[in-house]
Amino acid sequence: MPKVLISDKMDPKAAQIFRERGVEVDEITGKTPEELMAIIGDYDGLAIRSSTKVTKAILDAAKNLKVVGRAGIGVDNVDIPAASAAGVVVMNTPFGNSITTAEHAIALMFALARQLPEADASTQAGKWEKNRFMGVELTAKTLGLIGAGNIGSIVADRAQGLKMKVIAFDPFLSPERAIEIGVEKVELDQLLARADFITLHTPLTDQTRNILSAENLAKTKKGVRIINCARGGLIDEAALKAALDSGHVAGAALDVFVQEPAKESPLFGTPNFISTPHLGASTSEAQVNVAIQVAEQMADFLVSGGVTNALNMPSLSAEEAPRLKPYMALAEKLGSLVGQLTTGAIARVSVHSEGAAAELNQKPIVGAVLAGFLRVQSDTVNMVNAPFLAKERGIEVREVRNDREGDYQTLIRVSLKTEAGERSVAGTLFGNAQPRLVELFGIKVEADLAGHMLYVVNEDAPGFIGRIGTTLGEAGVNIGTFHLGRRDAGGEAVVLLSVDEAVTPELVAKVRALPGVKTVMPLKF
Ligand SMILES: NC(=O)C1=CN([C@@H]2O[C@H](COP(=O)(O)OP(=O)(O)OC[C@H]3O[C@@H](n4cnc5c(N)ncnc54)[C@H](O)[C@@H]3O)[C@@H](O)[C@H]2O)C=CC1
Ligand SMILES: O=C(O)C(=O)COP(=O)(O)O
Repeated sequence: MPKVLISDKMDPKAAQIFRERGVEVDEITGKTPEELMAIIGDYDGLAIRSSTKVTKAILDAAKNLKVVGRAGIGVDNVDIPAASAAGVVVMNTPFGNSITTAEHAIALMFALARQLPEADASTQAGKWEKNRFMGVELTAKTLGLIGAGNIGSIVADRAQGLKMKVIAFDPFLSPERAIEIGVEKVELDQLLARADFITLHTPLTDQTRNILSAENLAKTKKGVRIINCARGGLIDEAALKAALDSGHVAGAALDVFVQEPAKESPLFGTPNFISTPHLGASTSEAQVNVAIQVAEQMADFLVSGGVTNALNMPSLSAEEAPRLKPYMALAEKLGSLVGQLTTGAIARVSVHSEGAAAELNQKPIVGAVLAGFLRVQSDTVNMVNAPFLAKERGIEVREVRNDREGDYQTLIRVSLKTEAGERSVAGTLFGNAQPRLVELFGIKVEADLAGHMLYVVNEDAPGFIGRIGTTLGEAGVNIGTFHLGRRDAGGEAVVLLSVDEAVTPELVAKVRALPGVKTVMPLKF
């Protein structure tokens, strides 16, 4: 039974779903990285929010880990390249908390406009300072969105309801989408110059880090109010403090900080500064949503191989997964076969699907070919890290579909291009389930690729089958199956035979010494 660790506070629905779906679950929150490292080796899955930092060191210790599930959106607390290299799938729940976070941004916008926290504190201190707190209206003001994705577009919708004019800077926002969500797409400098309120809704990337730098803050309209419910690091906090002190920025509300938990900050205590402790996603509705989604996605993956919302692997629905399973087994065997039979640098791997295979999601099939092929070089390769490794090694990957049937109702062909040229192997499924090799470097064969095998290329001549049988028999090696194929009578022939145990190098040498033998290679599937 797969085992999952929930390491951040999560709605109890998550544990309930894991159990219902046949996944064992432990909830252990608040661990230090060292404590987490000591226990993570026992788990197949890790369910987190933003507190747990999934570093390379944690991943190195997580010997059984297959999936990290983020109950939320941002995955900047997960080292995704390290997870990919370790073959661990990383998933998030991209929509479950977006309404809630957008509402928090709107709440902070109102709080800034009317200085609600300071007015509340003053009133409860018995001061009744009615003349001290003069607010501003939101109606007819310009709201500048930096980032107009899921959350940004919900904020835009709510702000339009408040009769604000919404402008957005987002280089990836298409003009059609801008019209659809009713925002005016502008450049950053225009946004800075025009906005009365600015709200940030981008991930933290090299391009967005310090997007509100001292220089950009200086370009904002005097009296601007700024809200950040996205990620700490998007605003230069020292520059923001200076701009608040000088009065250029009339107010700022931060839910997120460069250092979290933010127990101290030069911004604390600054007039017109509001903060919340990363509460953007903290409503009971959003927490139930993300807990259910993350547990369902992780259980699907661990129990049936379905992949949803993964950041480092193509999606594969829980319905598709069983249908694709035999194809992936075939693809992996074909990849492994060409990998074992090819030496030298690989320039290109092409995967051609024909007939029924061409109607399926090709990404997992290509991933399985690459995994089979690269596993020959390293046994830590899997579907997740194979495409990254192939890229790292400069291997071009091609995917070709042909939905017309050829000789077979379904066929996968894997071709490998090296300096020596391009060679291919092809396989089909018998009874929609049994992987079978049907072509090997242009020669028709029919073989099951399983266990220990021996590949022999020889000149087609009488007596060869007897001689190879005797040689193996004398060495005490039992032959399970024997498959033959040849280009033409008297030409080149291949023998693929399965044996009950690994063929030793000495025996390989003996077979190679038989008359007419050109190539001998032991194989393992
Ligand atoms: N405070 C909290 O508790 C929460 C914070 N978040 C954070 O909110 C942020 C936004 O989330 P979503 O809207 O769901 O993400 P999203 O991926 O749907 O949208 C992000 C938008 O930022 C845009 N973008 C990317 N690079 C940009 C750049 N250089 N300049 C301007 N725009 C750029 C993208 O094109 C995209 O439209 C994420 O960082 C997420 O982690 C999300 C949920 C809760
Ligand atoms: O979903 C996100 O990106 C968030 O920032 C929410 O963080 P949390 O799960 O509340 O720690």
